[in-house]
Order: sequence, then structure tokens, then C-alpha cells
Amino acid sequence: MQQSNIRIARIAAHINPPNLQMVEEDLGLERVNCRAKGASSGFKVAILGAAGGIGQPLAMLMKMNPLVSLLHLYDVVNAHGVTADISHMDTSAVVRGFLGQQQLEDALIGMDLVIIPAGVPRKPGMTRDDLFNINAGIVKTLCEAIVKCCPKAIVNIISNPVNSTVPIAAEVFKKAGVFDPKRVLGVTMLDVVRANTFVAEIMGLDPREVDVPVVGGHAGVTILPLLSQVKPSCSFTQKEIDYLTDRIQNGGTEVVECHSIAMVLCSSIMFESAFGCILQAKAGAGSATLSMAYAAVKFADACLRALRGDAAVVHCAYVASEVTELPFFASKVRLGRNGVEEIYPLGPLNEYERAGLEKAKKELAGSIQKGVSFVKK
Ligand SMILES: NC(=O)c1ccc[n+]([C@@H]2O[C@H](COP(=O)([O-])OP(=O)(O)OC[C@H]3O[C@@H](n4cnc5c(N)ncnc54)[C@H](O)[C@@H]3O)[C@@H](O)[C@H]2O)c1
Ligand SMILES: O=C(O)C[C@H](O)C(=O)O
Repeated sequence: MQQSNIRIARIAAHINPPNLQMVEEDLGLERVNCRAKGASSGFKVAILGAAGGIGQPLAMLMKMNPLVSLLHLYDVVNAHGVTADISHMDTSAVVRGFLGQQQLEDALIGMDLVIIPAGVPRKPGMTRDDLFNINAGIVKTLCEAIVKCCPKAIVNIISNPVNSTVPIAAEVFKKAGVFDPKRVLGVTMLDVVRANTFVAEIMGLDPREVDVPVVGGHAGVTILPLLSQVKPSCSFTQKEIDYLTDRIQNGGTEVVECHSIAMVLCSSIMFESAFGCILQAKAGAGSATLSMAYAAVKFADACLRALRGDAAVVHCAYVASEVTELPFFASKVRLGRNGVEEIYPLGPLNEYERAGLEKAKKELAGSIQKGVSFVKK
């Protein structure tokens, strides 16, 4: 093969990734010879729903992650456009695009980590559970392909309603006889990110130094911040606890629409600056995407560091759990080479948190059952 042809193949492949295979075949090139030299060691990561509001910034941030050697971007629309765009970034991960159901399995073969933000987002007036009818089927189909192509991958589920989509994923894996509860994780990191930010705001701290455990699930009252366990240790008034709990539980709604309680608080001097952005909430244009991409990458990076063998990687996640009587629950987990290595107990709760836990469990039980029944039916 002439050197000039190899160079042309490289350029064509970068300009139009769908042509990559064709160009390689025409020129008799091995795919591996036809791409920029990526990180020789590193992890293979697939994003399913990569062309969406979360998917695009998530793909960009994962392309910047030095632990990633191969990044597969799958969507039912615009996957190649996003791939072409992101592939120009001069970071080491090699990026490939996969479009439509017929390319789903190719996108998944050999992956170490699969991140799923595929599905519809909320509009004002909707609950996350209102997304069930569409997103349940999407997550089920994607997990059926994971079962076939990379059953040992760590799976990070972002698609809502997370309280039900994680049980759906687990049922799909169980049905195929490959369920490993250590490897299926619902991403609740955005609740922690928000909680850290909101606590830092009112305590005058740097959010990077704040750690708020948020347990339960990922919808309304199932999002349970444990403010008695905040690090560094903080003392809150009851008014602050009410405000923080409400704002953390309704952070998603604050982005989707103007949350009514937030609007009331907006008029108070204490919270005015924190709510300066409320009037410009997305109002029909979707839900959190940028903060979610940030949170998803923070969590995915933790999973990859743990896969690499780093010690003491601890984060909250919604997983198969025995921490309560429910089969799934979000709490602090230690991540390791096999996914979830250890699930920590909730620790001492105060009366306010115990009452919140009871409410959370009641709602979670229904959402879990709904997910399980969807696959079993
Ligand atoms: N876990 C969380 O904390 C959290 C936070 C924010 C949003 N979400 C959820 O994430 C999901 C995505 O939100 P978004 O704002 O990115 O939505 P979006 O509509 O902007 O993007 C979704 C993407 O999924 C793709 N898609 C649809 N069906 C698919 C399929 N069968 N296979 C592959 N891709 C498919 C769409 O083409 C689109 O590109 C929503 O369900 C939303 O509620 C979760
Ligand atoms: O609120 C939503 O619908 C999206 C997401 O779950 C969030 O918490 O921002």
C-alpha cells in the first residue's frame, strides 16, 4: 500500500466516519492502521444516545478522559455528525460512530463501560415516571443488546425514570442468566452534585470540598439528602434543612420549569443570588443536560479509575442492594475492578431523615415493581 493512499484514507475517514470501513476495504487497510494512534492501553466506552442533549457534551468530556482509548457513539439520529465533530479533538481516544438499530451490536462489542442517556426528557408538568412508556422500551432493547455483546461491561444508566429503568435492566440481564448486580448502576450523581453545590452556597464553602450523601432513588421524595452526614460537618437551621431538602429533591424540575417553591424563595434576600437563573429555566426545551453530562463523566471516570484498580473510589449510586428491604436503593458504594465491591449502610439518621426514608421507600417500591413487571409481563 502506497504511503499517499494511506494518508488519503486517513483524511477520508476523519472527514466522513461512515466511509471509514468502505475506504479501508477499498485500500485493503486494517482499520487499526487507518486511525490516529490512540492510547495503547485504556478502556473501551460506549455511549448510547450520544447525539442527545446529554449525549453530546458527555461524548465530548469522555473524549477528553485519558483513561478512554476507544469511544463508541451510538444513536438513532446524527451519530456520525457528532462523531465527526468530536473526532477532531486532539486527545488520544479513538472515536467511532454507530447509527441505528442495525449498528447497535457493533457499537457494543468488547466494551468495558456502557453509558446510557438514550430516551426522552421531561417537559414542564411531567414527572419522570411519565417518561416510562417510551424510555422503558428503549432501555430494555439496549440492555438486550448489551447481554449479547458485552455482558461483563459496567453499565451506567441515566435514562429516566432511573428508579424503574435500573430494575428493567436488571430483569433483562436476569432473563438472559447474566445478571451481575455489581455491574448495573443507576446514575444519581447529579443529585449529589446539586446537593454539594446548594450546601456550599448557603454555608459559604467551596463546593469541591463538600460531600453530601444522597440516598434512596432519583425522583422527588425518593431523593433523600442526608444533611446530618455532610462533610465537612455543618450545622443547619430547620429552615435551611427544609430549603435544602426541597431544592435538592426538585433540582431537576428547577431546570425543566420554574419550580413554585423556588420562585417564592427567590424573593427572599438570603436566596436571591442562588435563584437568579430561575426565570430562564428551560421551559419546554428539555431537562438538565450540561450538569448531567458533568455528573455522568464524574461517575464514569470513577468507574474507570476503579476498573484500573484505584482504591477507595466511593460514590452514591442506585444499585441492587440489601441496605433496606427494597431490592434497589441508592447509597454510597465502593467501586472496584468488578463494579460495586461494597455497599455502605446508611449510617445514623435523625428523625427528619427517618421520616424522609419512609416516604422514599414507599414511592420507590412502586417504581421498582413497575420496572420489574415491564420485563416479566
Ligand atoms: N439520571 C439523571 O440524573 C438524569 C439527568 C438528566 C436527564 N436524564 C434523562 O436522560 C435522558 C436523556 O435526556 P436528554 O436531555 O439527553 O434527551 P435528548 O432527547 O436530548 O437526547 C436523547 C437521545 O436519545 C436518543 N435515542 C432515542 N431513542 C434511542 C434508542 N432507541 N437508542 C439510542 N438512542 C436513542 C435520541 O435520538 C436522542 O439523541 C432522559 O430520559 C432524561 O430524563 C437523567
Ligand atoms: O428532572 C429531570 O427530568 C431530569 C433529571 O432527572 C434531573 O434530575 O435533572
